[in-house]
Amino acid sequence: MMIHLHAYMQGTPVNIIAGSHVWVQDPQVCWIDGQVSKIIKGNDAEIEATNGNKVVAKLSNIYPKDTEAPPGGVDDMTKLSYLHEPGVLQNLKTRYELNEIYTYTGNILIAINPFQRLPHIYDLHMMQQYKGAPFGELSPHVFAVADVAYRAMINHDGKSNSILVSGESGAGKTETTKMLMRYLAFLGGRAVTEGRTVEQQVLESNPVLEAFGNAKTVRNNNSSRFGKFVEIQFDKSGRISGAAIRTYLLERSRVCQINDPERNYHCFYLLCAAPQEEIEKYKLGNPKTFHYLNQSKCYELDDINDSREYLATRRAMDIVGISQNEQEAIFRVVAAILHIGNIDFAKGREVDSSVPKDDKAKFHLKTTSELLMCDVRALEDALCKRVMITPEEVIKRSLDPQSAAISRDGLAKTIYCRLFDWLVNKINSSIGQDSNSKSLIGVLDIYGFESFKSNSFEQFCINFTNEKLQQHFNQATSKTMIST
Ligand SMILES: Nc1ncnc2c1ncn2[C@@H]1O[C@H](COP(=O)(O)OP(=O)(O)OP(=O)(O)O)[C@@H](O)[C@H]1O
Repeated sequence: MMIHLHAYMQGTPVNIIAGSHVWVQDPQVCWIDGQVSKIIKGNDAEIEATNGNKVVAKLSNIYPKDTEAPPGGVDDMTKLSYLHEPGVLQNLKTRYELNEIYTYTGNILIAINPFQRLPHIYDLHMMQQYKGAPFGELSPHVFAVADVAYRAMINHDGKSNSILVSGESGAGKTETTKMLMRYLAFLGGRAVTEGRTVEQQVLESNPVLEAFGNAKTVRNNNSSRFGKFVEIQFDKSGRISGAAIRTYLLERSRVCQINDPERNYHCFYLLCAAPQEEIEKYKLGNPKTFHYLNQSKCYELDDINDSREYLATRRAMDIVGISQNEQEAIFRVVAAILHIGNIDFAKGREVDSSVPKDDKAKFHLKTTSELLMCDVRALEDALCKRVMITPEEVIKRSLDPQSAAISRDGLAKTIYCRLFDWLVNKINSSIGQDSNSKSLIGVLDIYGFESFKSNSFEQFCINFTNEKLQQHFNQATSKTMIST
C-alpha cells in the first residue's frame, strides 16, 4: 500500500454491540475482520476474528464493517458507507486483486503500484477512449485526470492547471508522471513534420534526467532523488508549443555517501560499463575500486545492463540536443568525481596540515586535474587549505586530513549538483519554451517520503514538503466528502 490514509482515519460514530461486524488491528495483515462476541465494561470488545483468533480491543480502536459492500469494491471511495482506514484499504485491496490499480476519491485518483508492465491499459486505444469522455464515466484512470486538466484549459479560455503526484518512495509517481505526459502529448501533439516535436523531446529527456538524478534505494531500483515540475505549454488552439522542466533539491549527500544495499547515481555505474576506449580515456575501471561506489556492496541491478544503458543514455542525449563535445565534457566531470573520491590524505609536515596520502592518491589528484582541466597544484591547495577572508586580511589555513576529506567531498557534491543543473538547463533550452503561451499544464512529481532510523536533513526537507502536500490533499478530500 503506497498512499497516505490519515484523511480517512476518523471513524464514523456507530454503535458497536455484540454481533456487530467490525475491523480490528492485526499485527500480520494490518486489519482483520470479525464479529463482536461481547462488550466488556462498556469500553472494550471481544472479537472473534475470521482467522479464528479471539481479540480484545478498545471500542475506540475498532471500526464497523460494511457487510453489504459490493464484492468488487467501489470505483470511487466517496461511495463507501464507512470512510475509515480499514474500509478504504479493503476497497483498494479488493480492486487490486481484480487488476484495478486505479480508484477515485472524488476528483483525486489513487494509484497502486502494479509492479508489472500493464501495456494494455496505456495503449493508443485506451487514450482514444478517454479523450473527451466525461470524468467518472469510464473506469478510474490517470488519463482521465489529464483529460480533465486539458478540457478545463480548452473550455475555460486557457485556464492553466497543475496535477500533483504524491506518495511514498517507490509508489509509482514517476511512472504516473510519464503516463500523464504521454497522454497530454497525445492530446496536444502535432503531426511530426521534421525533426523531433516538443512532446517527444520532453519524453526523451526522461532517460537523461534519470541517469543523473535517479539511484537504487532500498525501496526502489530507480528512485528519483530530486523533485520535478514539468510545465507543458499550449497555444490558443490547444497544441503543445513549448515545455520546461524545473527540478528541486537533488539529494547531494548520495554523491559521497551511500548505504548498503543502495547505489550512487546511475551515471557512475553506466560510465564504468562504457566501451573500453572510453574507460581508458577516463582512466576508469571496476566500480569496486572507487570510494564513492564501494561503500555499498551493490553494484549491479537485476535486469539492467549498465553497458546498454550507457549507450541508451548517449542516444537520449543526442535526441535532446546535447552535442558530442558536451557529452564528452559531461562524462569527464562524472569520471573526475569518481577520481576525487579516491584522493586520500595523510598528515603533512606542519601541524594540522595534510598532503595526498600516497602514489595512488597522487594519481587520482592528477587525473582529476586533467579531467577538470585545472592546475594540479591549485586543486591540491583547494582541498588541503582553507581561505578565510576577514575585513583585515586574507588568511590561508592548512587543514588536517579529516577536514581535507570533508572539503574534497564538498567539492564533489557541488560539482555534481552544478552538472545536474546544467543538464536541466541544456534540456530546457533545446526543447524550447514558448514565451507567448498563456496556458500551461504542470505535472509535479515530488520526491517520495521516507523514514529511516536516522534521517538526514534532506529527508527532513522531503518529508516536510510531503506533509504540506498531504495537508492540501486532506483539505481537498474532506471538501469532496462534505459536498458528496
Ligand atoms: N503504472 C505502473 N505500471 C507498471 N510498473 C509500475 C507502475 N508504477 C510503478 N511501477 C514500477 O514501480 C517502480 C517504481 O516506480 P516509480 O519509480 O515511479 O516510483 P516513485 O514513486 O517515483 O519513487 P521515488 O519517490 O523513489 O522516485 C518502477 O520502476 C516500475 O517498475
